[in-house]
Parts: sequence; C-alpha cells; structure tokens
Amino acid sequence: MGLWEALLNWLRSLFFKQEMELSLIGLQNAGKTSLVNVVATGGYSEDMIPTVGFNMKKVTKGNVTIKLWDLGGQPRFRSMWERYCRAVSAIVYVVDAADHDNLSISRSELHDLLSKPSLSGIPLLMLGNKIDKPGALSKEALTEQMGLQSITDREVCCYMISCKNSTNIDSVIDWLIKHSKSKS
Ligand SMILES: Nc1nc2c(ncn2[C@@H]2O[C@H](COP(=O)(O)OP(=O)(O)OP(=O)(O)O)[C@@H](O)[C@H]2O)c(=O)[nH]1
Ligand SMILES: [Mg+2]
Repeated sequence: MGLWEALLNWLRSLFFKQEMELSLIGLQNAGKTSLVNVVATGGYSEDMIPTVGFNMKKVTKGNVTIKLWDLGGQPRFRSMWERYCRAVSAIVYVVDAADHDNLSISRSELHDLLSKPSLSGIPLLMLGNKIDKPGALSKEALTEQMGLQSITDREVCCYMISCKNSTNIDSVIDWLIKHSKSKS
C-alpha cells in the first residue's frame, strides 16, 4: 500500500467510524452468548454458563464498533428485555431451531416484546441457531412457526446459523454492518 493510499484509509477511518448498539434476545440455551463469542473471537464452547442478568461487549468489525447487550433468557430475566431494546439499532432474536418443544414459548415471548410501543419500528434479525443438529427446522418452517409473516411494522430478516460450525456468521456480520449506517 502506498503512503498516499494509507493516508486516505486513515482519514476514511476517522470520518466514517460508525457505532451501533444491538440487543441479543431469546430463550435460555438458544445460543446468544455463544453468538457473541463467535462474532467477537471465533471461539465456541459446549461448556457455557447461563447468563445472569446481562453482559455488554464491544466488538469492532472494520469501521464499525458494535455494542452488544447479551441478555439472560431465563424466565426471571425476560421482564428486562424491553428496557435493553429501547435504544438499539436492531433486535437480534436467537432461537434454538432444533428445540421444537420451546418454539411456541419463544414465539409468544417475541410477539410480546415487539408489541411494546417503545420498540416500534426497530428492525428484527431472527436467527435460527444450531442448524448443525439433526432435526433443526428449515428457514421456511422457522419463519412460519415464529409467525414472522405477521410482523409488518418493521424490517424483518431471518438467517439460519450454527455457532458451533460458524455457519452463516459472515452473513450476520454483513447484515449488522449494513444496519449501522443509519446510526453513524
Ligand atoms: N449444537 C450446537 N450447540 C450450540 C450452538 N450454539 C450454542 N450451543 C450450545 O447451547 C448451549 C447454550 O448456549 P448459550 O450461548 O449459553 O445460550 P444463551 O442463549 O446465552 O443462554 P442464556 O444465557 O441462559 O440465556 C451451550 O451448551 C452451547 O454450547 C450451535 O450452533 N450448535
Ligand atoms: Mg447467555
């Protein structure tokens, strides 16, 4: 890289630095903290401790600094989800796509959350995680079971991912970077 080009890149990084804030929501065991780890460091572990309350992590991707609120998914923490979603650029809702028993709870928690007036219009990124597991739902089935078609008051996008195998994590990061633009 020439000196001139390096200088231009440096100037660009000064002026186009972007920040965004996201909340990771979903039932316990969905894989929210695993996603944070995969996005931040690429690391994955089977041995995870359930999140108590919340954790905040800042991750930098290119010029974008992403502030991630990783919330606990156990029932006792769900009442604070709304508070942590108010100021965010996008809500990332993680579902264990292989856990058929908990899908209807996950669906009703999602629709409950999105019905809050304070969160109207905030884009939703739905992630069907654990597609490495046998019996994981397809994207079409997850879209249907989570009732995504009925959400018409905001942008909705859905990806099927595996934190374990790093499947589609690039698409997730690209989506996030695109959505940081509006908050620059
Ligand atoms: N097979 C498989 N297991 C996964 C995947 N992602 C996460 N897990 C496992 O799922 C379990 C729960 O993951 P966590 O990331 O702690 O889930 P969480 O959503 O943060 O849970 P809470 O903090 O309690 O809300 C861990 O044992 C992970 O190893 C995946 O893509 N595939
Ligand atoms: Mg967690």
